[in-house]
Amino acid sequence: MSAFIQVRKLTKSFKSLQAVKGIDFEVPRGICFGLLGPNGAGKTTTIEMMEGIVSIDSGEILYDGLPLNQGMNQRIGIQFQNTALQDHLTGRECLQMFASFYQKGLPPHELINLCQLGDFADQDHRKLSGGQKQRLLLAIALVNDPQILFLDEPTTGLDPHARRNFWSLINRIKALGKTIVLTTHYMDEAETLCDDIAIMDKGQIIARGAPRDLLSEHFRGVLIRLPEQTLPNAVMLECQPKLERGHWYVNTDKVEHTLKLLVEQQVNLEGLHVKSANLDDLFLKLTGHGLQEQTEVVKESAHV
Ligand SMILES: Nc1ncnc2c1ncn2[C@@H]1O[C@H](COP(=O)(O)OP(=O)(O)OP(=O)(O)O)[C@@H](O)[C@H]1O
Repeated sequence: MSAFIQVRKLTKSFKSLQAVKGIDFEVPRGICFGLLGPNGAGKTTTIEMMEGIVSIDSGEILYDGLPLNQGMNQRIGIQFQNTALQDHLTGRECLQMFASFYQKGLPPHELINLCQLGDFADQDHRKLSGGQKQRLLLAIALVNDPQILFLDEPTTGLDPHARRNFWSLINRIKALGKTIVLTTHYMDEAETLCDDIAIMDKGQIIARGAPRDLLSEHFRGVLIRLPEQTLPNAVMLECQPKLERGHWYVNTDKVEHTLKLLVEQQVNLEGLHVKSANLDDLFLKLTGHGLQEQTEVVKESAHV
């Protein structure tokens, strides 16, 4: 597959803060590409540079080998984290209004069907639930029938049912052959939707590849998690456990053998948990801190 979007040595600073520190990646045509990372990692700044909304300090972004231009702008659709819609308009009227900004696109009734807005398209948009509003914003992002769809944290704040519903819509849109660039700090979302991901932390890309490949590159077998305790030397030597956030983690592809050793060495197994590694575990392994953990810290400090 040819690279549709190429990002080269991209940087952006806000005064003394370097938000994006010279990142490189490519997005093949027709895939769902995920930019992942905790709050403040630089995802939105990166995606907004790709959209042409935020200026680039240095580096370049190419679409089909060319810089973003007016023609390409018509081929891009954007779902922002927040979009202010005009009061009193129904969903259908919002779609008609946004469609009038473009020379061509999808008719509102098709978008209503595609994004499953039928039951509430004629209601005032202010009365919509969180999940319904996100579906309307998705439909608005699709009014010009774009080749590339940018989704910036589209499911933040939605309940699990609404998130799953939204994921199935994204898969429908992907099946239409569109290239999707998505930012999220939900690792399960990335594992479900993305063919390819870049994990960002502090303005840099710390891992890049298909989610399954990244997991098999960094983990073998399963992860055994145990509450923090003093472990016998035999366990320390053979299992090489890692202590993170009050738990020991043992990565093993010989689970029966490892469990037998823990029993023989009289390790306290209360609270033991065996699971497959996921992208949260990968982030923890690469950075030493959890994704949600950092998100919570930022949220808490924002409330102080
Ligand atoms: N317009 C701006 N002016 C000053 N600082 C900014 C601006 N936009 C972003 N930043 C800072 O740049 C850093 C990266 O922010 P960015 O929004 O790109 O991160 P993010 O990964 O998208 O986070 P979130 O998940 O919270 O949206 C943060 O420290 C943020 O405070």
